[in-house]
Amino acid sequence: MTTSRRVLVHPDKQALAGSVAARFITKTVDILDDRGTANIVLTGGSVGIAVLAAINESSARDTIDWSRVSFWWGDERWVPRGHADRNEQQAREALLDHIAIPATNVHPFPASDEGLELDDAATRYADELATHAEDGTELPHFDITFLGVGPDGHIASLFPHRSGIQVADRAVVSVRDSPKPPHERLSLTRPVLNSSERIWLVLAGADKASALGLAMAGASRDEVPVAGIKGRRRTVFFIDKDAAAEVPESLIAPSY
Ligand SMILES: O=C1O[C@H](COP(=O)(O)O)[C@@H](O)[C@H](O)[C@H]1O
Repeated sequence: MTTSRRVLVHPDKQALAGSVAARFITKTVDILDDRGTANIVLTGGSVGIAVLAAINESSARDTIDWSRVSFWWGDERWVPRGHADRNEQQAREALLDHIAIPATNVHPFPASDEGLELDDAATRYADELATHAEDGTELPHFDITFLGVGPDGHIASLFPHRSGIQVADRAVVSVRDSPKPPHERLSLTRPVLNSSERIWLVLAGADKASALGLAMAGASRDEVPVAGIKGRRRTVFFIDKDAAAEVPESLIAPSY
């Protein structure tokens, strides 16, 4: 088993979304052949949602047997169900509302209008993860985890110099001090994200170049949370040329 980190550079955000969508479809078909089911962790953010829209637009979309795929989220904004800021809502509009997936396969975080306190919502999502755990573990077997990366290097809702990025004793954290609005959020913790077989980071734009360059240069996860991310089998950074500006040439895979 390899735990390699790869950086794949694409001409622009649109090319990046199309390429990741095509790769997702073929990889998920392979995972379903091998394992029978697939657990996918979704991200919010501009590129993460563009990838879902590109999957939806692909003529190969329904080569995936969606009834055997389950979706989870890496993080969520603490706003009411159906709110335009919810990562769940954006993912539904981009892809989930258009495919033949049973409602029971979709596992959104609780929403702020469900009568729960933020901490209780974190506990409830951790319980849901545990309910779908593989034998002998406390988590589902995550096959692919998508992560966007903020300009400050945050992943999911784990932000620089905040306590969430250090949490390792729980599956889910409640966040009350997000520097990016909304300030209240829920997030999987770093060890849970890193339990995924594959982590696919998707990011584009010049505003991401500095954080990515720092992460590649060995910055700490406290400074740049994305530096602390590593899938069990593979970690791939799908980026565009602008985001690649500060990544050393030697780390870029010669595929484009
Ligand atoms: O707030 C969030 O932001 C990040 C990155 O978003 P982007 O628009 O800068 O790409 C995203 O990964 C995270 O899931 C989301 O909640």
